[in-house]
Amino acid sequence: MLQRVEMMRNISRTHVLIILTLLLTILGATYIYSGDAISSFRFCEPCEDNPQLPLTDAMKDLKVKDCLENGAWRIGDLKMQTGLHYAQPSTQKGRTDVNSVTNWNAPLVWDGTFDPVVTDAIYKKMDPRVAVVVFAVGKYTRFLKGFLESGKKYFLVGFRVTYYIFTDNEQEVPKVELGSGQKISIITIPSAKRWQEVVLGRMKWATITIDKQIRNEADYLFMMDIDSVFYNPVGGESLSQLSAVLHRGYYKNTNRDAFPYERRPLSEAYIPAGEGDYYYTAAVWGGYLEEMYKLVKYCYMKSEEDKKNGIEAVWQEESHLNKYLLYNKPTKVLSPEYLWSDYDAVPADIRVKRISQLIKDYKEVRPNGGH
Ligand SMILES: CC(=O)N[C@H]1[C@@H](OP(=O)(O)OP(=O)(O)OC[C@H]2O[C@@H](n3ccc(=O)[nH]c3=O)[C@H](O)[C@@H]2O)O[C@H](CO)[C@H](O)[C@@H]1O
Ligand SMILES: [Mn+2]
Repeated sequence: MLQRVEMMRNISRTHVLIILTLLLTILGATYIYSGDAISSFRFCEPCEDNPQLPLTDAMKDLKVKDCLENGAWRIGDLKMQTGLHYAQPSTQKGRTDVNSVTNWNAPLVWDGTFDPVVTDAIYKKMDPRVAVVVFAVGKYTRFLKGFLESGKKYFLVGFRVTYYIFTDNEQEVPKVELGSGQKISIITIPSAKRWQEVVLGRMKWATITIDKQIRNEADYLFMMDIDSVFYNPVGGESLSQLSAVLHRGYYKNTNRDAFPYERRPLSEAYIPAGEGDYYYTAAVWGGYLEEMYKLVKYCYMKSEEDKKNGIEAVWQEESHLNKYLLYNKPTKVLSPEYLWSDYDAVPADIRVKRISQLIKDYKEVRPNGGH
């Protein structure tokens, strides 16, 4: 009897030990797993020139694969190589004629608020695959040549860039020799009778094509108007989780109640008086691929809902974009240097015209004319 009791005691002690070990293992695994998930601010950096992290080729492959499988390219540690020469940054001197930070503490990017030597070095190290989605439907194919040729010269030079050209006329896509790491991918879409259809259709086709193709090929996405040209460098300083550009028409002295937001409550894009930060353009916006996917799909879904209710937002996807960005703040706001217009003279605070809308004859170029 005593022996049995002793045995039972031994068994239960062994059991307790086993259960405890199991529990500890599970706890440990959960901790490591969640630690990994939380540290999603790591990114797929090429580590070959980082002396602290000697990686074999096999390890490098593993790391990149792991990152891609999580769809998790992120702007991570702001690492820079040793030996880079650039002007010493100051805590006292900088732009004083403009505000370079938003009231939610995000950078407001103007020439003179960053050193491109530093920003490019940092962001090139992260080596994102950048997708640029542009539409050239109907007569808008005429803008492709200037856009691509100037992009080659000024847009994210030294980065991996693929231009996704959505068009109804593949024959009209010019053969432009791009730089190393720069590619073109053509996606055929139907023609349209109304320009509004093309403009809003961008949200639908981008959503579908990200799902089908782009998600596997890119980490970062820009949406841009094709009637644009690059005049000066746009580099790593423009990249963030979600970057939006101030519309040149309303950036300086416009009261928020005078922003051309959608003001009819029936529309999903409705923003009431008394609310608003800035008015952003829909002609240049960018961010992490998945962030942009969320936003592009949001604009698509919201415009479909509007359609059901027999309404179209006053500035189409731009209205939905502005609503989203009011409640989901962008992590970088780019000054109108990133989308000026050849229609307008350049004021003193726009020291560099980086991207600009071309002058066009709206009536002539659009399928249903006019504004
Ligand atoms: C500077 C600015 O804020 N731009 C916005 C303004 O553009 P815009 O008045 O500059 O409109 P737009 O004529 O450039 O149309 C926008 C884009 O749609 C494409 N397209 C349009 C028509 C067509 O027949 N074929 C074609 O391919 C093309 O890529 C074009 O660049 O208003 C539009 C909606 O009303 C969009 O919100 C634009 O982003
Ligand atoms: Mn345009």
